[in-house]
Amino acid sequence: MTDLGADPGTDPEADEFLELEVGGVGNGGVCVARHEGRVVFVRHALPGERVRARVTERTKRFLRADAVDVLEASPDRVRPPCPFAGPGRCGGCDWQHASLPAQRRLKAAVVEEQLRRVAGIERTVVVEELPHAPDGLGWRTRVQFAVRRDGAVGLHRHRSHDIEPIDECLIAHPGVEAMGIERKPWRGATSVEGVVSAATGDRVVVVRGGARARVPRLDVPVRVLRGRPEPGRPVPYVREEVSGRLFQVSGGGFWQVHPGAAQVLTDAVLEALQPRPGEIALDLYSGAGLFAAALGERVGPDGLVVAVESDAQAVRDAKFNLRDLPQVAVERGAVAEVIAELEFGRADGGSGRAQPKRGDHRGGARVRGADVVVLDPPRAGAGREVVEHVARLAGRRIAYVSCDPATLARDLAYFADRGWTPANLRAFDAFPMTRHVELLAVLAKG
Ligand SMILES: C[S@@+](CC[C@H](N)C(=O)[O-])C[C@H]1O[C@@H](n2cnc3c(N)ncnc32)[C@H](O)[C@@H]1O
Repeated sequence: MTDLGADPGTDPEADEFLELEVGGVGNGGVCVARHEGRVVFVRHALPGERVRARVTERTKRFLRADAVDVLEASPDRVRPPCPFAGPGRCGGCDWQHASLPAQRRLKAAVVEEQLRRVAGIERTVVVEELPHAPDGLGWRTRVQFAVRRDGAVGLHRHRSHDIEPIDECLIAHPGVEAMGIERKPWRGATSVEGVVSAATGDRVVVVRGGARARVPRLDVPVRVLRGRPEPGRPVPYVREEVSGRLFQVSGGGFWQVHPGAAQVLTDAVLEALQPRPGEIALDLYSGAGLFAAALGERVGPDGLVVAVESDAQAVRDAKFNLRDLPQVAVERGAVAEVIAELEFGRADGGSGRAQPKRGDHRGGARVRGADVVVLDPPRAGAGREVVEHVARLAGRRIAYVSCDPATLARDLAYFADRGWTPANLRAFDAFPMTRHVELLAVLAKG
């Protein structure tokens, strides 16, 4: 029997314990078991195990439970490398108790199940390992720590506002750990995010909370951003590098957190879309311009890339990052609104550089649509309205990058309604030790 460690929430007198035969894995990093006809979502267990579990939530339809003792262990079980992982402890990692190959199999099973159940798509999914973190540790280049009232730093417990104080995060990149954030007092702050570029070593710390939050002296020189970037004021940034191109990413702005992810995804998107010189491409949810840059280089000066992004600071970063690519236009706004207004035409009848036209439906510009589209929405996915616009505008290929199997599956069903089906689906282990996975669906007509 394996005791899974002290659980600060456990009261042996008051708590309810169940013995469970653990079934398959479900969305959200939990395994599924049954007890007296009801579904039990079990954390800290693995498929095929028999466990003793503490009930953490009881509703009319289901129970939630944390495995506290393993009575029969899966061969995939390993000792969690992090001392803060375990029932009732830090909620940052879901699967430290599974070997890395087993974690990838579990993620693949979740993606397959979502595709089958939500979109009716039968696929065998293989989750590919990314370079730079062979043991699944030391990869996270952005870590947002929570701060307790007394200034101590930690990470939230699973489904809780409670904070588990930690003095080291094993999945954090060594460049984040070198700042020593967890070992300093942060009175007055609500969260502190350490950001490092694995490529250039640039570092920023983003302090959120009260204006009077004290910023302690860190162990290495770090630029500090308090709160959100303000227009007109310089914002500390890190420089990232992909395919030999530098990208400025301000403060807490979006960038892939795994040091291998941005390059692997860019290569995968280019391979999927095969953009050709002179073509028109759309990059929706474009962030700091990662995919727009690669597409802009491929379509060349006679092509056109329209990048759409809603965050003002990300748009400023993208415009700076893409300043040498006049064939890329960055549009600020919500994707649903901007693409509803966009018309693609050639301002000079096709002989020179293409220009996007926006908001002028009566102007007579020829509507050609886009040859290729990449979309990379946040976890909530693109949704039906955006999918319908994209399905109408796209010509040859669509690349859908997603970090959520459930919303990807939902949107793939919408695309299928419009005649676009997955020609290929790739999955990447961009978040080892956690339940999260990065996905790329390549869609073709028919
Ligand atoms: C997952 S990130 C992708 C960024 C970029 N493709 C990359 O890989 O670095 C999603 C981006 O979508 C932006 N975003 C979120 N909702 C949006 C919306 N409704 N319209 C436009 N952009 C949005 C976010 O600000 C964020 O930059």
